[in-house]
Amino acid sequence: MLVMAGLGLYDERDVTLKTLDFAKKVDKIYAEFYTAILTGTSMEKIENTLQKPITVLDREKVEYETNKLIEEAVDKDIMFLTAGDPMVATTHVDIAVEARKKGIEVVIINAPSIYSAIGITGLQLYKFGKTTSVVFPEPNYFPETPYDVIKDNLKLGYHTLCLLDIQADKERFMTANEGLDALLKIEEKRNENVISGETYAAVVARAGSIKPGLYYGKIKDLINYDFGTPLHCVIIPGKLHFMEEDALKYLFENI
Ligand SMILES: C[S@@+](CC[C@H](N)C(=O)[O-])C[C@H]1O[C@@H](n2cnc3c(N)ncnc32)[C@H](O)[C@@H]1O
Repeated sequence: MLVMAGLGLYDERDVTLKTLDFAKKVDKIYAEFYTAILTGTSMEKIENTLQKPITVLDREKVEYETNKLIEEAVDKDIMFLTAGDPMVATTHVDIAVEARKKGIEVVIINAPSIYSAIGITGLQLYKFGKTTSVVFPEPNYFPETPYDVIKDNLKLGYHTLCLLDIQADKERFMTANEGLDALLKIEEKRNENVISGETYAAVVARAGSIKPGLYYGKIKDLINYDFGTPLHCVIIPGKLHFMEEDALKYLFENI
């Protein structure tokens, strides 16, 4: 059996009772923390909560040695953990599909995800368009996709959730400041007036914690603001309903 479970967003208290239940029964627990991490806890605390040691796998192991994990699940009960929800913005669906193709029982345990956590902003989830990912600009690699996604969403009045790059091997987590800076750099290059320093944006920091950071303001004011420790994500709002305007005014720190 293969149990794919999420650890939630912030600390070990996000772990569901279902995950605890299965953790007790399985033979081995693996986890990956390259798609997201829980910044409010430690491996030790997670292992103490699950009462089992956890083997952490890097991206190469998960992506290129998926078969090993699946083979192990043929005659053992294996748990595979991720931060957030195991099937949201992780590309792990292939693991579930390959395991099912081999006739292995697959149990998926959902968990708090950044996709649902952004509900705390008061922005209506059904008014979000396509999500995008902003990556660390490299000299030879600086994708402009986030710009096009924001542009298309804005045309339809939709909000855009911008997830920010994680380079787990370097313990590098893109801050909202770096994400906003990357978006402005693309605007400079494209010059299509999609966003500017005058554009309003919302920043969500440490979602899932009891006191997450919620900040709203013009990009030119947000860009140098200290949002505290990661993880962060950015939302470029589309057309706002008056209830959403109120939420941005009263639930957020207005910068
Ligand atoms: C690829 S997504 C992984 C989603 C995860 N599987 C889930 O369901 O939440 C990772 C990105 O989501 C955002 N994110 C994840 N957890 C967050 C948190 N607790 N607070 C703010 N942003 C978060 C960050 O931008 C991060 O780089």
